[in-house]
Amino acid sequence: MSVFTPGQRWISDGEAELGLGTILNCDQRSVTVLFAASQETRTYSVRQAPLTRVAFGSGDRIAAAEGWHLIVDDIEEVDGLLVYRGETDTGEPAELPEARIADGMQFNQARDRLLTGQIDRNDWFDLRFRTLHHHHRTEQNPALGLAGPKIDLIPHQLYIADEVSRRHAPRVLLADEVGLGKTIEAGLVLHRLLLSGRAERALILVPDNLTHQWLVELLRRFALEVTLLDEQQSQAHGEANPFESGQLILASQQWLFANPHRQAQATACDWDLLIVDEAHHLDWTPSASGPGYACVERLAGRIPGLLLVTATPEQMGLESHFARLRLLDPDRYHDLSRFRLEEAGYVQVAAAIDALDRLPDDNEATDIVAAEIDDADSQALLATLSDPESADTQRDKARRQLREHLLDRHGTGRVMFRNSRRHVGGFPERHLHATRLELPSAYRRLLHTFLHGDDALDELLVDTGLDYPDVLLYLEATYRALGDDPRHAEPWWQIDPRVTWLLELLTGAGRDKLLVITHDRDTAVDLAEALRVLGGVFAPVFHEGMSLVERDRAAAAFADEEYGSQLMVCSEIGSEGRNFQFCRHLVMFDLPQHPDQLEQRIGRLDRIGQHHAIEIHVPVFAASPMEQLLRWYRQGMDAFSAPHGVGSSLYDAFGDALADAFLDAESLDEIIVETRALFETRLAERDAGRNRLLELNACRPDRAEAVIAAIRELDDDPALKRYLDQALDIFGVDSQDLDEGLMHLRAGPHMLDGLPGLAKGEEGFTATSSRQRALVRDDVQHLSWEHPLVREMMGRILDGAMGNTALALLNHPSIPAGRLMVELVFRTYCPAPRRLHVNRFLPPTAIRVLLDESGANLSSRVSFTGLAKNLRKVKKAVARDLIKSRHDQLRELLTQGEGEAERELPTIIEVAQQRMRAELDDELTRLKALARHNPAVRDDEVQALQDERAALDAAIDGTRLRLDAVRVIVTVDDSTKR
Ligand SMILES: Nc1ncnc2c1ncn2[C@@H]1O[C@H](COP(=O)(O)OP(=O)(O)OP(=O)(O)O)[C@@H](O)[C@H]1O
Repeated sequence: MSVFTPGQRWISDGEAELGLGTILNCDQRSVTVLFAASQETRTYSVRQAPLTRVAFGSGDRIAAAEGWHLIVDDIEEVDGLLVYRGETDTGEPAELPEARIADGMQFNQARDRLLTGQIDRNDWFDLRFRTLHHHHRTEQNPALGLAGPKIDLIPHQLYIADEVSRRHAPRVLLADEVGLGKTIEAGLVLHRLLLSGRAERALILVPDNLTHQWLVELLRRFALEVTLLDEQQSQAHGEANPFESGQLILASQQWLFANPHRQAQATACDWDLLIVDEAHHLDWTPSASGPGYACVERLAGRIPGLLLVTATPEQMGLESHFARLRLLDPDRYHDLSRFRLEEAGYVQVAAAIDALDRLPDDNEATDIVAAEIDDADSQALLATLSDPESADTQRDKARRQLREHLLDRHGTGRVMFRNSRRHVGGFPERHLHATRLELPSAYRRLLHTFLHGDDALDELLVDTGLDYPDVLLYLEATYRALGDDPRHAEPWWQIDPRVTWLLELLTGAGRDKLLVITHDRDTAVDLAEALRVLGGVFAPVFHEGMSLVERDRAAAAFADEEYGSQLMVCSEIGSEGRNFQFCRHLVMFDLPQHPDQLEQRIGRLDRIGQHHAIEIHVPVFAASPMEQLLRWYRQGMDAFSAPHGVGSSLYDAFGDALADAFLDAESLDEIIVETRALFETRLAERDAGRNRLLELNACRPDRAEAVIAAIRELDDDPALKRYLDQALDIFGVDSQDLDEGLMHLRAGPHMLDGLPGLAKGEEGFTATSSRQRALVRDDVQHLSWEHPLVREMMGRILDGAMGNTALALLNHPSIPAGRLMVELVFRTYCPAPRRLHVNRFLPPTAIRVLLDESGANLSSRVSFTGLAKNLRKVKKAVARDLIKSRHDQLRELLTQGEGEAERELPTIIEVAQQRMRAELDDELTRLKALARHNPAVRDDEVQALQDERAALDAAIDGTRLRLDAVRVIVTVDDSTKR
């Protein structure tokens, strides 16, 4: 066990890039180290601290914090701290206590290991060099973080993920229509932020019934392991804050929203990103916020990144929608009436975008566009576009750019992304099969009671405990609630013809599966019982009253292709967000009252991955309120044909009147006519204004295609297979090639411990680098440069000392035996906080220097690969003796190599700085131009980008080189013993 004293300098074995650490304090159990260069503090267990004491020897040159250097002559230890004495570069005598050594100083591991005879295998050295090379390449790929997930490359999702994850602390509403992949988009954003170091901790809040689906989706598709937290788990942490138990915490909204103590704990943690699924449930009115809204508001006030996810943002009304936007940006969304006004202005912007296509021939179109722009750059583009003399290519480019300007500067796309089926395309048709059934006498009697006037109705509401108009619509629930009535002795399902109708439908469906949704959870339970008793059919039930495990078991029993049940009965809310696209028949046992809920129901089946037309079966009782509701949906808004996104405003306008009209068929006709009129108006508005802009913003095909092309480049990279073969072999992973490009990986007997997904004695996993093959099988992982196993292996090599020294023999006809060469690999080293993601511009970069013993630089004449294939390994003991005997010569060559490499550093820094400036300056110009027009750009975004640029500039400027690895090569003739 090491003895630590505050003030001593140590480096991390695993994270050398943190720079020199200073011991802050130490007790019997733990030691805390400050890595000032990277602004990180780490606490380790004293017993197993992965730290190495930095102790220099005579002749070493040390950088002092003030910028000067000391050549060490003598070392003294005072109270556990070292004091170095020697001379400065200018020959002045000087003293340097270790506390004053520069934080950015590197401890040259490779050099020290070599000179102390710690020699690694030759193939490890090879792998190290190749790892640096591939890491350098892949870190700069613009698709980093989007290429690994096991998903189909769907343009609108990748556009959103790319656009959102580029932003500083993104705060957006992901509001694609039901089933278009919002969970995937949120997962992609999270994955990229994590991989690039821009986020480390995320809290994901989802409805109770979706926790497992998220858990599985994040693991299977994104290889992200999240901690699912509930009350039981939290209690197991005793006094400790359970939200600190993982980097990625997934929790149920119902649990957290109802529990102030846990909320306080969650709020007390540092998070980078908060994701809230099905965010339309966060309700708010000017007079009161729901508990969910209040909780998310508190968290959102402290967490920099926020993704709100909902398919039906306006389901709880425009006010609630506005309030959710306010969670994203409270400065921007503080005035509802102004917000409404702005929305009206989008019509002109959309018209201007459409007018671009009519230029240059249409003068009126020029005026329409001119009225919307006032920047010099946009005006210049318009001039080019309107000029009949401009070349076609020039005009096309100007049109594209102007379109971007209009969308960016005047549109809605900074905070909200909404794709619809209409423009994504490729979705199945929907067929409605409405069946009219005879009203059973018991239900007819109930309806008669309602007609007896308000008093009878009030009485019924009290007796049943139901709300109005539920009491009219869900007659089986009303019947059940009046169970004390002797006329209701039979269970409702004995008298309700929908049950036998359903059994017949099932028989006619052959082997097809049916998803049945009912409004009421007790109805769902009863119905499953009825199917069993009356038809001998087993149907799992799925509702919000069941535990998570029970729900997942039910869904699995339904999903299983071979042995699964043919139908499942769900309650309304219980099934929200679930994936049932393997099924194409939807039975709406009754209808919900809100059009968004109707869309949510259909969305269970009409999702990405649905390959058939969707058959929607609705049984209604003749002349019942439910039949009127069906008419309103069909005739008022074509609710079953395709989502149109305006249902919510129709409900706001007519919901109350409709409820009143259930008992009055004539007024219903009027309501339907008025609904239809408003529907048409809203559709026209949608197409003209905000929704048109939302649509245009939600996917910019050029950018989506560029991202896809970058992903494909990584997908098709032949180097991955070669690299994997070598790395797996060295790490001791057994790999077996299977058919169709699949491979099975399993821990070999000597595998290095702790590789993800592999443990000795266990099965291992099957994987493929083919995206398509991985997608068709749940049990097959997608192998890519972003796969956790590949990243772990690369990380271990780059962060550790593995393979950073080697010695090999070279038999070359023209070089006499006994000559020495050194192959030095230097690596750029740029201490900077992870959140800056400096690697995008300057990933660790290798500089290779090959020197012969006279000091001649052979690097450009002899390539790494050319040399490597002629080298022979040598026994470790022989290697050690060779090193010992050439100690002084090696020291000199190492120092000379350093000089050679240093000469290349300024160019590397300059190129990186140019790349950084080009990209960030562009982004800054865009953001500033945007901010002038579009209040959706937050001030802190512009400031953050400016700060980021300055910090990156300084960090890149401070880039140093360190010797990463060294291979000594000794020439031999054939007779030399190995
Ligand atoms: N790119 C993709 N590749 C493969 N499968 C996908 C992709 N995008 C979506 N899916 C699948 O389509 C289904 C719908 O996606 P997802 O759950 O993300 O949609 P959603 O918009 O969140 O739905 P909802 O509105 O119901 O919450 C899921 O089963 C998902 O796994």
